[in-house]
Amino acid sequence: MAELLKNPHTFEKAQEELAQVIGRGKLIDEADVAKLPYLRCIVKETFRIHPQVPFLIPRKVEEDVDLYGYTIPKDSQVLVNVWAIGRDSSLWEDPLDFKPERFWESDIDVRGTDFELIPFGAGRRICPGLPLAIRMIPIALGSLINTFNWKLDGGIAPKDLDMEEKFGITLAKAQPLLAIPIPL
Ligand code: HEM
Repeated sequence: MAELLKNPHTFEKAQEELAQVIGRGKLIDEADVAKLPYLRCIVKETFRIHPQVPFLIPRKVEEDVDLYGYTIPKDSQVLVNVWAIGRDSSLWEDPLDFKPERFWESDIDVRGTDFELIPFGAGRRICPGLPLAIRMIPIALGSLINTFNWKLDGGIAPKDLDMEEKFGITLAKAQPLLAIPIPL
């Protein structure tokens, strides 16, 4: 929601898609999500730029491991910095821009096979909540977009919205988003 309120053209594009596909003012159900590609691109773009578990879950190495010419010694703690991967300019064009369109023509997915985008981790300890999360997030977000207009509290201009992040096991906005719903 913060990125959408900071980038009103993206919000409007999402509203337009929803109006065309399911009709303004309606809540979304699971079957609608497949018909809402732009909404799905917004969710992916959010996973890229604000991964909710920015270093995955810390892992400990049980024995020396050779990985691409590097040795990771036994007992090291390993953090995978997916936050930095999502902002790596050798992988993403204009990595700091919120541009859902980058996923239009792309097969990159969040299910743990495309290592440039692994917000749920990958492999045998991949997040078991992934199937639930990727169903629920577009439903919740799309319903908020389709049933209200939104404005920032305190008359803040979209470009001035503070997007600073607070790091922990999960990633949060440093300043909570204050947004006012306006009935359609
Ligand atoms: C946006 C939503 C979510 C994100 C981005 C997310 C992300 C993650 C990540 C990155 C990991 C660590 C994977 C690794 O280290 O390789 C993880 C683990 C886990 N997640 Fe999620 N998660 C989400 C939602 C959920 C939900 C909805 C549930 C439960 C209903 C859940 C349950 C778990 C559990 C139990 C683990 C530990 C798995 C293990 O270590 O075997 N997550 N999640």
